[in-house]
Amino acid sequence: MADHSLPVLRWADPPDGPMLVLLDQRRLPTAEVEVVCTDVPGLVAAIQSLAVRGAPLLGIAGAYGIALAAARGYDVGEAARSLTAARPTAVNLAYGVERAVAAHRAVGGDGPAAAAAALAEARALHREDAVASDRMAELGLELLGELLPGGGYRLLTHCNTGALVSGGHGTAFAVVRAAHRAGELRRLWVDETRPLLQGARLTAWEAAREEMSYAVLADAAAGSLFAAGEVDAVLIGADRISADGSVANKVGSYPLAVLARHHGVPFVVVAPVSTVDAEAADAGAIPIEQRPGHEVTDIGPGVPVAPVGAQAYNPAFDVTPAELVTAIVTERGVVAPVNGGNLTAVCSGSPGVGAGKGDGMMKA
Ligand SMILES: CSC[C@H]1O[C@H](OP(=O)(O)O)[C@H](O)[C@@H]1O
Repeated sequence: MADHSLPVLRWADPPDGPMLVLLDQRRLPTAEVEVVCTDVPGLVAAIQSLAVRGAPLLGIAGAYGIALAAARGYDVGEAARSLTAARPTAVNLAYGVERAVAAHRAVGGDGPAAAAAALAEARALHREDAVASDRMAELGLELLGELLPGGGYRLLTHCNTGALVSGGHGTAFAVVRAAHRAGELRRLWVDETRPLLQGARLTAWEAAREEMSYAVLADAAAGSLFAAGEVDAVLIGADRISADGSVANKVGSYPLAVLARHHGVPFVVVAPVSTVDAEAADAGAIPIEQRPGHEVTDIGPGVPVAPVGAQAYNPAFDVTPAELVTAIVTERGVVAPVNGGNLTAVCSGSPGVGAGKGDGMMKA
């Protein structure tokens, strides 16, 4: 079971100046090629085009973007503004940018020491995300054991939440991977995830590399799988979670939550605490990215599937209300907001959190 042949994201510092090198996720699964970013506009373009994507990795890329700006003498404040604005929904992006800016500002000035501090913070965030991914995999696998005591899981995922979105093995897919490596994954159902097909292109690619038993399905086919009793649990990632436990994730997640509730199937969200936005009280406070209509009307450059000039509705994300979420798995614990779980307490690492299921905590 091979890991990726190319790193998802790496910092390079050749004689002609530092750069951020990204595995171009737009080209997968047919080609493994890299995109080199030597300035912030180039990184912003890579983020906006989803050459680099996925909430936790956007945070890591944003932090390295500040390090790149500082190392190349660009205005760090301007870099922070343009990086944060590149994609509005994944709160991790702003989180990563702010971490690197704070490290840079703590040193003061715009010299090499401040640039080095920003780079060190980006590297720390990169490492932390790998650790968080492993912990979420552990907690998520334990949770599946409690929710599905018979083992042999048939899991459904949406979009892509593996190593391509992380400093480690990902979020929800890291739990799937742990189940697979524990011999407990009977089947992985992979929603293709229209319109950009992160499931069919990326999750299937990662599942194949892990030698999982998997099948890709049209998003619209998920309902018949639930009806046939073929889904034991849904596992998804998140791009922003509000304080009340509402979950913004790739468009198509909310219908899965409704199907899961109707069919009595656990709907589990896996996300690091950097995805929780304590300042967003509820779903209404989560900005939803609206993307270009051609992503819906064309299946590729110059390949329309709708009449030329057709209008399109293309929100990149939707929001699942907390009452439809069975549990949120973070690296600091598993929370059930629907049972009164205190999400912000878990994120702040408040003492006593996890004392028991009575406070909505399922495990810590
Ligand atoms: C767990 S982060 C992955 C998360 O990000 C994806 O969005 P995008 O591909 O547009 O970056 C999707 O919402 C995934 O759940």
